[in-house]
Amino acid sequence: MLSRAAATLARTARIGAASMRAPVAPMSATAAGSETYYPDHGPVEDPEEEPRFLEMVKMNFDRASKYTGFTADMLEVMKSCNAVVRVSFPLRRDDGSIEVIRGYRAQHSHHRLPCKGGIRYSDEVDLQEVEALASLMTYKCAVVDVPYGGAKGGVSINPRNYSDHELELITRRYTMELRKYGFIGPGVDVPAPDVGTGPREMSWIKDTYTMLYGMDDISAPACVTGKPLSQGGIQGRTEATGLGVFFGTREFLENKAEMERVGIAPGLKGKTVAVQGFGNVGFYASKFFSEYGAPVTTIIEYNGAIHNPDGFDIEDLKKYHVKEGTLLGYSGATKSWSAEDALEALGVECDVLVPAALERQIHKDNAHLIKAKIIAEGANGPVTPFAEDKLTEMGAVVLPDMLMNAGGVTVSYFEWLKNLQHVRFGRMTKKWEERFRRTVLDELSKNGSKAMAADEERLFISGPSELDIVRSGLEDSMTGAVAQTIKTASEKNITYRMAAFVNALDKIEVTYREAGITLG
Ligand SMILES: NC(=O)C1=CN([C@@H]2O[C@H](COP(=O)(O)OP(=O)(O)OC[C@H]3O[C@@H](n4cnc5c(N)ncnc54)[C@H](O)[C@@H]3O)[C@@H](O)[C@H]2O)C=CC1
Ligand SMILES: O=C(O)CCC(=O)C(=O)O
Repeated sequence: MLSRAAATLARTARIGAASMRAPVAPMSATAAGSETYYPDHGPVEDPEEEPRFLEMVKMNFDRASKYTGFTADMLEVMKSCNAVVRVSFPLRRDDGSIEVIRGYRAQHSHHRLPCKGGIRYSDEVDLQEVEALASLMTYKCAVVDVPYGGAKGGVSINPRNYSDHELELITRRYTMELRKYGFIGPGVDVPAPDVGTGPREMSWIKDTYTMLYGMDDISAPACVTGKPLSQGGIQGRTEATGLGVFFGTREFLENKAEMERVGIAPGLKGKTVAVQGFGNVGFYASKFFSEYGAPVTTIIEYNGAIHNPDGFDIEDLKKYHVKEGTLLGYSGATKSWSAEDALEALGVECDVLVPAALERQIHKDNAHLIKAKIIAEGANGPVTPFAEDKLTEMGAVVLPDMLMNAGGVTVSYFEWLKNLQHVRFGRMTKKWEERFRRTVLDELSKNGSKAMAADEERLFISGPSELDIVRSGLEDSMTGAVAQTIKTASEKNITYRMAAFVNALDKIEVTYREAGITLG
């Protein structure tokens, strides 16, 4: 029996679903809460088939709910998507032709506001994909104690097929559409980069939004994160997701007891790493692994993969990749796979595999090829539930997306706070801290302590920069969340994905309950 609050929520969802069934004409939009109606796809009918992304997330949610004590009503509230918008608008292309562009945004949960999550430009984007990604954002934010509900948006284009001018037109118009339907604003919904977008697109979004609403709202630049520094961005956001993947994986690997429990030799140093996707997340994860002693021996892109048993010079390889548009032909590689065979490289010999490209890359047909004992999910949803079962059976462990790639949203949160407080972190205290430390050193030397070498003294005295503060906050968030996940996994004897889910649901339930929504 549904309680009154649950019945109201269910009724709202039904009304939403009905309004969404109306055909969507170009230049129109629909906003509603629905969880069974996906205009671009029907439900999965054959249970033997790999689920689509949204079903995949729901399947994991359902599995995890069994380890919570929550009522079916409460679980339903936490699972369902609160609102979605689908927009279409015309683009005049550089050659004068007109093309209709489709965009989406889903706000999975309003239990905390604003909603938060990236914007993806890819021709694979559809409503079920943004809903799946938005729901992962809700759980991810809870895992790292970032006080947001989850959202995600996307525009269904391959950005490689559009000029810079066309991409700017698309981004600005999409921003206006989002604003029209209440899907962007510093206190409502705050986008960020995802696949196919970066600081440049965030800058266009910020400019469009502040041009229209900046006069009335001094905090308008907080409408989006991942901006360039000159546009109100923060030091350390660009590399935050990759660095978070590194911090998270290191934390697992350095945990002796846990590595013994899962049968893996502890320690980061000397572990070999393979990375799929050499974009923002994959590049920075590779950079930090190799800088801290874990050579990256294989890199896989959609159009080819390369290998070197001694590891790559990541910065040098990046320069080559940007210039050539492919990894193939790089002089430092000892082996390569062509575009057609690139996925085979997922089965390469290595200790850690970091899928950092797209969802559903490791699935029921290739999971058996994986040799890595640790799969650290840089991407959202790269391992299907069937593949995870197979990997677990094979003795591998999956470090889940909602934990491992939470570094991006964590630093986005810091950027949003910086924008709201209108001052760079550390600006008010840096000199005070330096004076304090100078006094400590002077007192120590008066009392006969040995003097430090000049560079050690400079390091000791200098107050933290914005980057120092951001990195410290990121590391603390990641290590804290990993510790919580390990604790729940070992107490309940469940996988890390289930443990991260359970921790997220526990925190979200508290927010609902203490807001007065008690169900069942
Ligand atoms: N950018 C961020 O801060 C965050 C990104 N993520 C997730 O990480 C993943 C990657 O995102 P970004 O690095 O930002 O995107 P990106 O667009 O910078 O890079 C993606 C890379 O993957 C490559 N790629 C695409 N399909 C591939 C395939 N089938 N095989 C191999 N490589 C392929 C692309 O060529 C590109 O180099 C996505 O799942 C995204 O949702 C998650 C958290 C935050
Ligand atoms: O930085 C953010 O706000 C969101 C990043 C993102 O889209 C993700 O974590 O998947």
